[in-house]
Amino acid sequence: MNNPAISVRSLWKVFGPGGEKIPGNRELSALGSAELLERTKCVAAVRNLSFDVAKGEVFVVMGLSGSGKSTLIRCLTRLIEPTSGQVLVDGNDVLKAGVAELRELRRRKVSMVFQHFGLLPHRTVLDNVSYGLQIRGTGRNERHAKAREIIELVGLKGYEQHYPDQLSGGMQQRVGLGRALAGDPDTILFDEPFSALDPLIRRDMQAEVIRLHKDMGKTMVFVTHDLSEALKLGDRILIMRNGEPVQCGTGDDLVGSPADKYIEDFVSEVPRADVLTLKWITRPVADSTPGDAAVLNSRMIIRDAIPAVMHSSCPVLVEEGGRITGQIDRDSILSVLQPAEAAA
Ligand SMILES: Nc1ncnc2c1ncn2[C@@H]1O[C@H](COP(=O)(O)OP(=O)(O)OP(=O)(O)O)[C@@H](O)[C@H]1O
Repeated sequence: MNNPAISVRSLWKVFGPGGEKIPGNRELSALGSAELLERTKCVAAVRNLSFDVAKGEVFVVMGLSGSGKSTLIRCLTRLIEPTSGQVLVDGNDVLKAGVAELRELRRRKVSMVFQHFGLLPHRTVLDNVSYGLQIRGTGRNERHAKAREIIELVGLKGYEQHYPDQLSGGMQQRVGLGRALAGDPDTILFDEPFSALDPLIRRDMQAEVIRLHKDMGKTMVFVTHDLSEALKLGDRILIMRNGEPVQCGTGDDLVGSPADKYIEDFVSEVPRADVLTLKWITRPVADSTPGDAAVLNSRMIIRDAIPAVMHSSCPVLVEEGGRITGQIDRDSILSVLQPAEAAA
């Protein structure tokens, strides 16, 4: 990947006494979590992880509780000190950064939205959103003007003088989002930001993130344990288990071609027609298919192709980059619908 926003190489975080000896020790680093804990009293929360995040990408880190997601995202700005490996942000080596550089990184380049909002309880919405600008030394008028702009952007106009405890959970997280945006960082890290919110508010907030991403194009790294959230938001998704990467790819890749049984179980409940693209159900063109049959793009989501295919009296052709790659028909669509849907 050319000029990634974030580049992680062979990253380890081992909690516990003498943890720094584990990444370089062949025998110990190969042990499973339980045995490692028993023999060394250490927990390897992140094990030998490497990935790149492209500029402007929404990169989701997913896994069950305890798989190392929060530790990983905190290692990116050294809120947790990594044990070994490399983290580059915009080409700069975060693990080699001094105190001042690290402060600059957190204030200007990468900001974070936390699960429990992390707001200052005795400050108003306006002051919470402008806090980052204040510690950067921005003058009062300028920071309040900027904060008002951001407050409007995150849908909180009219609440500038409210205190956090006067707001609902969803509104508090909008303040958290506003605070992260106020400093105009290149990258925003989200650590399970919506898991404390009830489902409807959560859906609103997901839509909000998608909208902001579309408008502002920021790079985002988003931690969640919710697959539907991951599929909704992520350009790519990294699935972790016991600190290790299991599979990294688009939602389409994970659902269409799960790397192992673990991922297969994870994605088994996903409505496949809503995630998979036509490429997964494309078959060779039959001799009997007319050359002037309708044509759809191979990257179209299967559900979106249903009307065209169901209304066509013959199979529909599929193209990629202007070249016909195959065909689909009613049977291929029915094969990915849930049994209940297919029967309807
Ligand atoms: N400060 C710590 N000291 C010792 N072990 C820790 C520490 N922080 C995390 N761990 C352990 O590291 C592992 C990964 O934890 P982490 O919180 O990163 O997982 P997670 O995937 O974010 O889980 P959750 O979704 O529950 O937040 C767990 O086994 C956890 O117990």
